[in-house]
Amino acid sequence: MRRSIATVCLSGTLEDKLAAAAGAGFDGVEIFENDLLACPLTPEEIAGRCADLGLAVELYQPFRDFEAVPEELHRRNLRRAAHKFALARRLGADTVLVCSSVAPEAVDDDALAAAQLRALGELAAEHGVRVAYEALAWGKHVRTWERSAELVLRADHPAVGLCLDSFHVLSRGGDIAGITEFPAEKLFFLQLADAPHMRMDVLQWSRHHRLFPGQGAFDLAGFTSRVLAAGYEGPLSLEVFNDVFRQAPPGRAAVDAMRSLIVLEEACVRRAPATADTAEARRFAEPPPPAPAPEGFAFVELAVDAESGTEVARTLAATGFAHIGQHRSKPVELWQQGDARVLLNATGSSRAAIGAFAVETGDPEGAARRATALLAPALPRTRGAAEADLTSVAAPDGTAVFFCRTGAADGWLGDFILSGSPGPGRTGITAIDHLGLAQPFDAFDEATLFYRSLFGLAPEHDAELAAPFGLVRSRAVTDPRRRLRLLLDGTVLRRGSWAPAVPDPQHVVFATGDIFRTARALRERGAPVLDVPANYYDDLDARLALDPGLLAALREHNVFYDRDGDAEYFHLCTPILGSRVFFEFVQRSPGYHGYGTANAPVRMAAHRAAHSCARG
Ligand SMILES: O=C(O)c1ccc(O)c(O)c1
Ligand SMILES: [Mg+2]
Repeated sequence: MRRSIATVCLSGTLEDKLAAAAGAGFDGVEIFENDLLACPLTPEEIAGRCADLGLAVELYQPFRDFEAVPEELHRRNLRRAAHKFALARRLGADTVLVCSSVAPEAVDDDALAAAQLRALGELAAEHGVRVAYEALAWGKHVRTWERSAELVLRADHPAVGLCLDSFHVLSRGGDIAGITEFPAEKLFFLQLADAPHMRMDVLQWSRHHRLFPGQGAFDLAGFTSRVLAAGYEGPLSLEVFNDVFRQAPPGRAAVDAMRSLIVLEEACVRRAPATADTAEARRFAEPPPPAPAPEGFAFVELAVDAESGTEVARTLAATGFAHIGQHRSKPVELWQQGDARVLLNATGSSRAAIGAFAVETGDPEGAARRATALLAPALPRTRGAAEADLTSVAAPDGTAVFFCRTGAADGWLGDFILSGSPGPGRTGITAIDHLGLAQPFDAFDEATLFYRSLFGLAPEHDAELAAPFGLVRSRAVTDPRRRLRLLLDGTVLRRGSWAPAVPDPQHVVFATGDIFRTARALRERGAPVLDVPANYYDDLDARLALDPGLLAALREHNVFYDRDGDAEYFHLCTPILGSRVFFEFVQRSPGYHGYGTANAPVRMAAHRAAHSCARG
């Protein structure tokens, strides 16, 4: 099916938007009136530009406040429409979107609305265009897709059809089952947008918070599948009003948008009946290779400079890691305890940050092909003659993501000269439990979709915290078997200059089967542990009435505690190492799937206190 994007989704001038849409591989665009008005090119020149870029002009929009008005206003509306229809033709668009009226003059009269839409269809046909009628969720009288559909049927004109917009339909939580029954020849256009669940005025929700499919909470695959089942043949067109995307680099936003469509199409194909050589499946481009089953983390790589490298290495040693390998050609050290592997990479000049991580999977080549199909930017790599050919891609936050099969004969471990063994876990660490990846404000939704789609992860936890320097949102994504857990943090609002630029330091979180054994071992080895304020433990006592012995042990070892039913979570942290990373050690009981998020504000303040005091 054709893939289209509304120019309103992207930042910049119309020329910027068209170039970005074409660059990301879209087949067509919806041209928004405001983008046209502000453009120095004539409509014919815009049509030419689109043709040169390989873009069809799928739709011109919006034409507002037309139907169900007194006769005199109706005549003026038709005159207005004639101008727009002529303009659409000059742009090369054969469809004009008409959204349901919000005008005070509009009356609640279906017969009148249908008659006037029919007259509009007649006029459109004279201009060689069609009218796609869309119910705005906040229209004066027409707010539901069912009512817009009834009016289209009642207008009964070949140039009058329906535009379905997933936001307007799904934001109202109405019934969508009937969509499959709507006559295909009157389904003129399909606009797709996701959104987070929000309790707010629907117009504000729509104009500021729409997201690309897969980034919000709506069931876009369920919705789209129904429209396709009805026989819709037009383009899948993204129409996303979003304050962050409006100021994002358009090329990058367009790629994010295209990734969302590829993933949506994949989900629709998967939902199609098992006889999948159905027309449905064949209407789409080849889907990407399936998401690999992640087995966990092969390694995490910290980028360090000389000074932070020394500090991180000292901390790794104190937390019981062994330095067991040296890269053959680069200043990269391999540290390991249990199945937790940490690389220290001193090729750059970073003051300690997560530069990369590797996902362990049985099919790294398939994972890399999927990443490429999902437009993940491949990272260039220099490698020595005998070194493993590791593919890596750049996540939106700049983190390099590798795909690895550690046990393979030609695997990445062969790049290291091994000089020791990880031995039995000296402080009880068994593996990497999760990574906490702080996201730049502008990259949060893009990053969620990126990580989810590459590895087949789903969000399982979303929280908003009042942190010391402002609101922080935290979203965990994980695979169905919970082998790969990523915790994405970002700020809810763009930060001011008082707050630290990074909302929350990145963290590498190690799993232990016995937090107090680990805590004692860390103490014996002189590992630095973050001090937790006494007030925190007083509050724990008040809230949870913990066993006094347990509470005393938590207090003594600076261990945070969380509980979900009977399932418990214990965690303690190092101070910040270098400028923006820390280690955390966690024990989770089998039924606990959270991240101790309620403790995060206390932890952030404690990090700040320790960091300011250490740096003077
Ligand atoms: O917010 C609006 O006005 C508006 C305009 C056109 C659309 O297609 C839409 O979904 C919303
Ligand atoms: Mg719309």
